[in-house]
Amino acid sequence: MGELLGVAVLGAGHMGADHIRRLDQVVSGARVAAVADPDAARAKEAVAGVEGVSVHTEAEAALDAPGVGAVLIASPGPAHEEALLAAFARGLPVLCEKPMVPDSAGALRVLEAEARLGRRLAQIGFMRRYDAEYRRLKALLDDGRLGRPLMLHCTHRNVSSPPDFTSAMLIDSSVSHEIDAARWLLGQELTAVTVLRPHPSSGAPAGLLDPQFVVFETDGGALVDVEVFVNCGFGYQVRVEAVCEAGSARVGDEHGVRVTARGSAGTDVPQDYLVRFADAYDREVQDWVDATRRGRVTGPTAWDGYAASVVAEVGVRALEDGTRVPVGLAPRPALYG
Ligand SMILES: NC(=O)c1ccc[n+]([C@@H]2O[C@H](COP(=O)([O-])OP(=O)(O)OC[C@H]3O[C@@H](n4cnc5c(N)ncnc54)[C@H](O)[C@@H]3O)[C@@H](O)[C@H]2O)c1
Ligand SMILES: O[C@H]1[C@H](O)[C@@H](O)[C@H](O)[C@@H](O)[C@H]1O
Repeated sequence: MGELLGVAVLGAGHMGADHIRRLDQVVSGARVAAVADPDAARAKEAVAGVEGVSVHTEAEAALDAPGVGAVLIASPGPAHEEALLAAFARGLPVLCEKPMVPDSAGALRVLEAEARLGRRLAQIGFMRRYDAEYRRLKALLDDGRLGRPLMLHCTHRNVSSPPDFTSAMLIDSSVSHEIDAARWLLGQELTAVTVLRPHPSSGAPAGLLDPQFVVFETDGGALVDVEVFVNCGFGYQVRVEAVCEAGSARVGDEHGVRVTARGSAGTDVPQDYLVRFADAYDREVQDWVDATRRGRVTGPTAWDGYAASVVAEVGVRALEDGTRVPVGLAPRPALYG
């Protein structure tokens, strides 16, 4: 099918470099046409060995580079709004890493800008929707075999957090995945957030409120709880159990081969998201490339990105105030009906 899709990758850090490798070596139908990162050395390192790619320090220069037909945004969250609006202004389809825009006012501006265009250009990088286990769980919940979902119990553990990680980021960076996964799995909006916290772990950096226990209410009467613990020290563990009226289903317990030897049994525990969700990222980017080449936009929408930003912002307020805080969403534009 036709010419390769030329992708401009904005941000060449952990995710950007991994997506560049994926576009270059794993995914079919696309090539990396341009990369932008204010850290030029990092950008050059990320594209070492990739043919025909131009390197820029300004995002807009990469968008305007020859051969660019789509954009993958992997810069830090606060840079996403400007990048999304610049892509919309050029009519370029975008895959934007989560969070779409960290603050809800900025997320609303992006939502309204796309709604004004009257057609979707953005897919938001909530990759759990592309994880094989999550997809099986979603199919089970949708076919009704387990009955009405009552609760989701979620666990989200990271081995350690990056040096600049704040207590708010446990919610707006980490729990943003559970916010999206819960909305998607249940097909419901989240309506209120309460955050409880035990004594911080002595393994967490001083001052970081880690772990936290977050409870969401939904407009369908379900409850969602999330244990988020980003300096657990022992592994990258992401689990969810759905408890329904006629049964329960749980994913994420084990990932990999189970070995029994010398009187014990077990599996390796992944140490980070790039390992645990490798297949999900591959499927996400391949689906995005395939859809884009057909002139279509699929996957999580700007509405999903907006809703996640609002709920996360409310969650941060609930953490700070120690109270239950209700969620208020703007009316959903018809484009996302
Ligand atoms: N889906 C996931 O599981 C997942 C995992 C990790 C990170 N992320 C998301 O990916 C994004 C990047 O995270 P990361 O861990 O790669 O961060 P990082 O800090 O490793 O890399 C970010 C890079 O962007 C560059 N940058 C800064 N401003 C820029 C701009 N205006 N234009 C272009 N580049 C710019 C920085 O110099 C840096 O090289 C974030 O939105 C993050 O939340 C998603
Ligand atoms: O940005 C990262 C990323 O989204 C990971 O998937 C998540 O596990 C981390 O907690 C978060 O900080």
